[in-house]
Amino acid sequence: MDMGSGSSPVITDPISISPPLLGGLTSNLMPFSVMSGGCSSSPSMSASSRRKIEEVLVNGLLDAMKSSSPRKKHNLAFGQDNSPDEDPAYTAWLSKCPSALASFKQIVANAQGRRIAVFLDYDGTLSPIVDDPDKAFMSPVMRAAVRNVAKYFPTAIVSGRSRKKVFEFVKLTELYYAGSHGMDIVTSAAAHATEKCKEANLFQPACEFLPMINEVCFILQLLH
Ligand SMILES: O=P(O)(O)OC[C@H]1O[C@H](O[C@H]2O[C@H](CO)[C@@H](O)[C@H](O)[C@H]2O)[C@H](O)[C@@H](O)[C@@H]1O
Repeated sequence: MDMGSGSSPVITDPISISPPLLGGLTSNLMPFSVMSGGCSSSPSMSASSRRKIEEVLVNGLLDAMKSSSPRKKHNLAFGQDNSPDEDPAYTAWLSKCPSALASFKQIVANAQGRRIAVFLDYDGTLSPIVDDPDKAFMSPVMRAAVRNVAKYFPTAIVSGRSRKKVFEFVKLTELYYAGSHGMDIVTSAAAHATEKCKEANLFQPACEFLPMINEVCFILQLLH
């Protein structure tokens, strides 16, 4: 989920973030050994407890990311041949997830007689990767290409960013937008409709988890 430049989770919700929620988080989410280190009560946790929590969070997240990500190669996005020194894990991954550009003819052949929907990523796909996330602008040429695609196929952008932020970059009302890694979805007709209509076309499959997400957000802010 995009915690973005703001301080709260991107799915807006009237639930406020307040210290009393902290108790719920520590009892439900933290491993016992961490809790017993002094995180159970309040923002005034000891420095060592804070360090321990940071360690658990950072190490756990890094390990999870490493184990689920193949090593990136420069040619991945461009469909070029792999160099002979590819490692086996990367080669195996590539055989399951070939470049769409390299397989375009096959995609067209497989699409015959089927209904097609197009799902696009934003960062690094429709926009270049840049140092400042607020400056990952989409080029007019790319916008025109996406607009053209959307004339023929239902087209969605799925992003880790907030839905609002992606729409600010893309500005195409005919698309579907799935922000916060799919936790906040709006259908194309709703993107520029009235507030009432917007609500009817919103799909927020994770909204029941908002209280917990708010608690996690609160804890992370304390750790900063
Ligand atoms: O799901 P995506 O649309 O691919 O979004 C993933 C993340 O994109 C953004 O970060 C990435 O792009 C930035 C701008 O080019 C770059 O500075 C950063 O290093 C990249 O990780 C965005 O800021 C994140 O919130 C998204 O989760």
